[in-house]
Amino acid sequence: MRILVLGGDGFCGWPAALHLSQLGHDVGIVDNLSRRRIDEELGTDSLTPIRTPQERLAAWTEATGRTIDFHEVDLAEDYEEFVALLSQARPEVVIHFAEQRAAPYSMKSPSHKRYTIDNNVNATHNVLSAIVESDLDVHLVHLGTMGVYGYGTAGMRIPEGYLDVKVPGEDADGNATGELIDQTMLYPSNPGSIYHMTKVLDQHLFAFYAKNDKLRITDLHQGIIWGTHTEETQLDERLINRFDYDGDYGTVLNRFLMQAAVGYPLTVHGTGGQTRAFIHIQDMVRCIAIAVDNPPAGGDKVKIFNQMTETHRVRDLAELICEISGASLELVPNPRQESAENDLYASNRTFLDLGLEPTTLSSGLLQEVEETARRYADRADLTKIPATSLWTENQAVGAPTRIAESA
Ligand SMILES: O=c1ccn([C@@H]2O[C@H](COP(=O)(O)OP(=O)(O)O[C@H]3O[C@H](CS(=O)(=O)O)[C@@H](O)[C@H](O)[C@H]3O)[C@@H](O)[C@H]2O)c(=O)[nH]1
Repeated sequence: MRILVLGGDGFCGWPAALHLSQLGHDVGIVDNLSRRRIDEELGTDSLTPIRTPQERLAAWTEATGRTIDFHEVDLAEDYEEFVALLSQARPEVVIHFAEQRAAPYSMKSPSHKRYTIDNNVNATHNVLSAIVESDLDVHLVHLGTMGVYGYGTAGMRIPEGYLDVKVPGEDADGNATGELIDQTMLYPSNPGSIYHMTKVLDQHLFAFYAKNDKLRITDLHQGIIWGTHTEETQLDERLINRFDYDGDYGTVLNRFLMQAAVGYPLTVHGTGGQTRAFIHIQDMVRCIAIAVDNPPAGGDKVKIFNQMTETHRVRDLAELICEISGASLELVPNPRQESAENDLYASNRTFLDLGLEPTTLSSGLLQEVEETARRYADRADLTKIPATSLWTENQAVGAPTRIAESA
C-alpha cells in the first residue's frame, strides 16, 4: 500500500516507517523536524546518536534496497502544501504521529501549553480536512494515548474507547418511564496534562469526521513505550532510534534503565504508586502494521484499539530494576498532579484477537535496554535528568529520600 507516515522522524514514527517499508509498503515520511528543534531549545539530545533524515534514509536504501521519500511539511501551518502532497502521493493509508508528545513539556509554561494545543489540534484538524478536500479514500491511523481515559479502574476494566451504558428513560416532563435505554458513548475522558488533553480533543475531531464525512479512522490508545531498538533500526547503526532520558521527554521505564546504566538513583515520583500501561517498541510497530491491515469497514464510528500489553506500578518497576542492576532509587517530590496511588485494568482484546503476541517485561529485555544506555553513556548530560516541569507553580520541591544504596 502507499502509506504516508506523518511525524516519521520521531521516536515512534521512525521505527514504524521502517517496519512498514520492510513489509513491502511504499512509504513516505512527512515531518517538520520539530522534535530536533525542541532538543535545541531544551539543550538536550537523544542518548543514541541519531542521524539526519537524509543520512537515515540513505542508510535504509543501502541496507535493504528500499526507498522512503521525505517531505518536510509543517502540518499545523502548511495546509495547502499538505493538500498538494496528498494529491501527488495518493496514499491509501495516512499514519498520524505528528504531535508534541511529552506531558511535562506541555506543562512547562503558558507558551508551552499554547504551543502544544495549537500544534497538535491544528495538525490533526488539518490532516482530516485535507483528506476530505483531496477526495481520496484514505484510512487514517492515529497514535492516541491511554491517558485519554485518566488513570483508574472506575470499578471496571477500561474498555477500548467506548462505554456501553443504560440510561433511565424519562419523558419530556422529566417523569421516569421505567425503561432502560442502551447508549454507547466515548469513555469519559480525564486527561492529566495539556498534552493528554490534545488527544482528547483529537478524539472528538475524529468522531465528527467519521460521522460527517464517513472517513475511515483508527485511533490507537497507546501506553508508555519502553525499549529503543526494533528489528529494522538494528540493521545499521545509522538507523538507530532516539533514546530520550531527560526530565521532559524521557518516559519512565527507559529513564530508569538509563539512570541505572549511568549510576544515577532512580527518580521515583512521590510514592511510585502510579500504575500505567506499557508496550515494548517492537510491539508498537507490529500493532501499527496490524491496524493498517484491518481498517474499519466504513464511516460513522471510529475504530479504537488499546495499544498496550501490560500494566505496572512505577515503584515495582524501579524495584525490579534495582534488583537486576544493583541501582538505588530515590522518592522525589512529584512534579505532577496525579493520584499518588492508582490501579489500572484495561482491555487490549482487539490486538490479541488479531494475532499480537505481546513482548512482555523480562529481565533479559530490560538488561538489553540498559546495555544500550551504557554503550552511549558518555553522551549523557546528568543535569538534564531531573524532571523540572511543575504542573502548578506552588508545588513543593523538597529533598529526595534515598531508598536503597547502590550495590
Ligand atoms: O522519572 C520519572 C518519570 C516518570 N515517573 C512517573 O511515571 C509515570 C509515567 O510517566 P511517563 O513520563 O513515562 O509517561 P507520560 O507522561 O504519561 O507520557 C508517556 O506515555 C503516554 C502514554 S500513557 O501514560 O498516557 O499511557 C504517551 O501518550 C506519551 O506520549 C508519553 O510521553 C507518571 O506517573 C510519572 O510521574 C516517575 O515516577 N519518575
